[in-house]
Formats: sequence, C-alpha cells, structure tokens
Amino acid sequence: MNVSRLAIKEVVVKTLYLDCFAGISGDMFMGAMVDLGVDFEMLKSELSKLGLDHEFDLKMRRDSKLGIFGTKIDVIDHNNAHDHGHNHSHDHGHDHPHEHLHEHSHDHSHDHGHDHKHIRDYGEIKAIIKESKLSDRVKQDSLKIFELIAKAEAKIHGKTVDEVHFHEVGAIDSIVDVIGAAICMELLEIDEIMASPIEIGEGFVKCAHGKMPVPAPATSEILIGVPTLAKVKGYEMTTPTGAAIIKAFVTKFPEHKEMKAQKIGFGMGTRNLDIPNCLRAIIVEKQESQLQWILEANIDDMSSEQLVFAEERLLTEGALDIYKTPIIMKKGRPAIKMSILAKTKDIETLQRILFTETTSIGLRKYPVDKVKLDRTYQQIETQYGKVTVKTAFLEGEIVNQKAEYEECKLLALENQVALSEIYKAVNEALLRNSLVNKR
Ligand SMILES: O=C([S-])c1cc(C(=O)S)c[n+]([C@@H]2O[C@H](COP(=O)(O)O)[C@@H](O)[C@H]2O)c1
Ligand code: NI
Repeated sequence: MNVSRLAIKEVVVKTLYLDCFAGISGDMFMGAMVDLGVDFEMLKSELSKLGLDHEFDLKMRRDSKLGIFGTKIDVIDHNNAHDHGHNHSHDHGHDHPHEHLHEHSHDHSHDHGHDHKHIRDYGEIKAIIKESKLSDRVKQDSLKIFELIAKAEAKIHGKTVDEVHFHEVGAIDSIVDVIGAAICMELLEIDEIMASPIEIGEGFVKCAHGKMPVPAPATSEILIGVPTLAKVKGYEMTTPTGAAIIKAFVTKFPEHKEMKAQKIGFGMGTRNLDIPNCLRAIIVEKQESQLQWILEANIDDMSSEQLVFAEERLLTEGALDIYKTPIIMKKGRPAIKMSILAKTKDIETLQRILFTETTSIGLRKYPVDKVKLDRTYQQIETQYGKVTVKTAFLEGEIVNQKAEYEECKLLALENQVALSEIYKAVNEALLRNSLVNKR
C-alpha cells in the first residue's frame, strides 16, 4: 500500500450554488464566475485557443441592478451587423430579434469586408472544439452543453442532431457563452454545482422568425426534469444556453438553502427589472458527503476476461470498491453479482461503463450510509523495518489495531521470514512503545 495515501484527510469538494431567482443566460453565468474571482484575462486567453479571435470580443464591466453591484460580460460578435457592443441580442432579458443554434438554413451572411468564418453546423462546432488546444475538461464540458442544445433544437424542429444549423448571427455568441462557461468552471476549480429552482419568465420573445413563447421551446425542452419558477411576467429570464448549463452540470436542487457560503458573486443581465436582474453564484466549501451508493448487476452471460476488464475500468473511473458474489439465478444459471461502491458524483460515469463494458442491461442502485470509526495511522519501527499501523477508536477507546498487510508482506519477502513473524514483531513493537493511545 502506498503509505503517503494514508495521510490523505477528508476530501474537500468545491461546490457552486446558483441562485437563479432572475433566471440564467450564458453571459450572466460568465459574469458571476468572473465576479467570484475568475481572471478575466485568463478567460480571454483560454477562449483564444479556439482560433476565433477575429470573430468576437469579450468585454467586462462593473454594473449594478437596484443597487447590487456585479460583473457584466458582453460578447461582441463581429459578424452581427446589429451588434454594436451593448445590449446586443444575446443579452439576457432582451426583446429584439435573435437567432441562435437553430435548424433553419437561410443565408444570413453579412459582408463587412472581413474574412469571417462561417460556422453554421453543429458538426463544425464539435470539430473546432475537439481540434482546439482547450483542456480535456473544457472540451468535454462544452460538448456536453452543446449536445443538450442541439438535441433540443433537433427535437423541436423535427431534424436530426447533425442537421441542426447555427444561424450566421448567434453562432459565435453561443460558442463563446458555452466554452466560456466551461473555462470558468475549470478556472474556479468547481467540482459540483447545485441550484435553486430556475426562474424562466413568462410571455413572448421576438425571434428571427416571429414571436416565441417564453420559455422558448428549446429552453423548455432542455429544462425537462428541472424545477422552474415563472414569477417574472413579460420577459424571457432563461435562455437555451443558460438552461443547458444548468441541465449539464447541476446535480442537486436542494429544497433548503442550508449552506455555509464562502464567497458570493453576481453576474448581471441586461434589462432593468423590478427585481435585480442578476445571477447570484455562491461558493460553498463543504466536506464531502459520506453518503455513497451501491450499483449492482447480476451477470450470467459474459466472458470472465471481459468482466475483469469492466471491473478494472470501473475502478479507474472512480469506483471506491467492487466485490463479486457468486449467485444462482433463475433457471438454475450460475452468475456473478457485481456490487460497485460509488460516490454520488461518479454514478453517471460508472453506470455508463457498466452498460457498455458488461452484458447487463439493467442495474439496481441504492444509497448506503457509511459509519466510520475515527482512525489514526502511525509508523512503527520493528526489527524487520518500518510498518504503518492503523488504529480505530470508538468513543475515544481503541477498538481495533492493525498493521497494513501490503507493507508486512513486503517485509516478510525482503527479510525471508514468515508473514506471521512480521505480525508478531509489530505486536511486540506496539507493546514496547505503548503507541496504542497516541491520537
Ligand atoms: O431564432 C429563433 S427562431 C429562436 C428559436 C428558439 C427556440 O427555442 S427553438 C429560441 N430563440 C431565442 O434565441 C435566444 C438564444 O439565446 P442563447 O443565449 O441561448 O443563445 C433566446 O432568446 C431564445 O429564446 C430563437
Ligand atoms: Ni429553435
């Protein structure tokens, strides 16, 4: 066993809580993240890894809504003739024409005398992201957001995902918003996101092809399964991009706002409403929950080699433990019950591996509460060498004490003595040094 790993304390997870009382859009999210401490220049330099610097500018300014100060981010799209760097169509809470990741294929090219890239296809965007020098995490996260938007658009407009087109106007906006959001999450080292119910607004929003109901069809499709509110009348409060950021990353919509806030940032929307039109983002540092899960599948039709391969992959992708139980299934079939212990954040990945690397087409999943005794690790010197001893306490009293097997095994082999000799030496050293009560 790797002794240095023994020193690891409880893992601290950095959680972001999004208070979406005024909804969310891509630029509000970036604004909130910059307000929380994301270095704006760093965000810009990461974005330039897309190789689209000629297409857009990213602007940042301090702004206030009803006396609350925060950060306003504007994406200035050089392709967009209507966009003069303020309140442009992408901004949150707008009421003028806007086009976005969409299925229509009208030609909206604007000739400004520049050689602009004509990014229209979802496929093109995927290629730009994949071939860029962005980090793997940013690539993965931004593709996840785009996939949600593209799937929603495809469903609404009766197209396949690959047939979904970006309009000339709006494509750059969406790309910058989506990838900017993913970059911000990486720069702030966010591990998980929670959110309040999402304010979606109500009414109609003017789009390129007429008026759309609020929430826009893509927004409502993306937000299936997400708790929403519609308290603000007459405005679109959440855009498809904002909805996709929520859907892609929020793992919990806690009913109670019980949390210990460490830092708070505000990302500003555009309009001035009778509520502060901003996104409040809160960093909540907390101890990782002890709640874990068991994923379980009975497997009776798989080669042992492939089963072991699946097990290895599950372990590298986050499974805390895997144990296999021989069972007899219906029709007298001998089988293996595979039980996987997992943290909440890893469940989705592990389920995917289980379904792709084993023959199982279903699984059982149940939460397990862990009870852990306090424990200490000490190095003790024996005549054969050093060994780590783990001591467990119940209400302050030692209830268990054990030398690490892997280390004892190495000492037995190195010293060419029986393993029991090593354990005996450990016990003697413990008695001699009365180390047993050190906490
Ligand atoms: O332009 C059209 S036709 C259109 C369709 C849809 C659908 O939901 S379908 C939505 N919209 C609006 O575009 C913007 C997109 O904002 P993002 O920040 O997510 O890029 C938003 O106002 C939608 O309601 C337009
Ligand atoms: Ni659409």
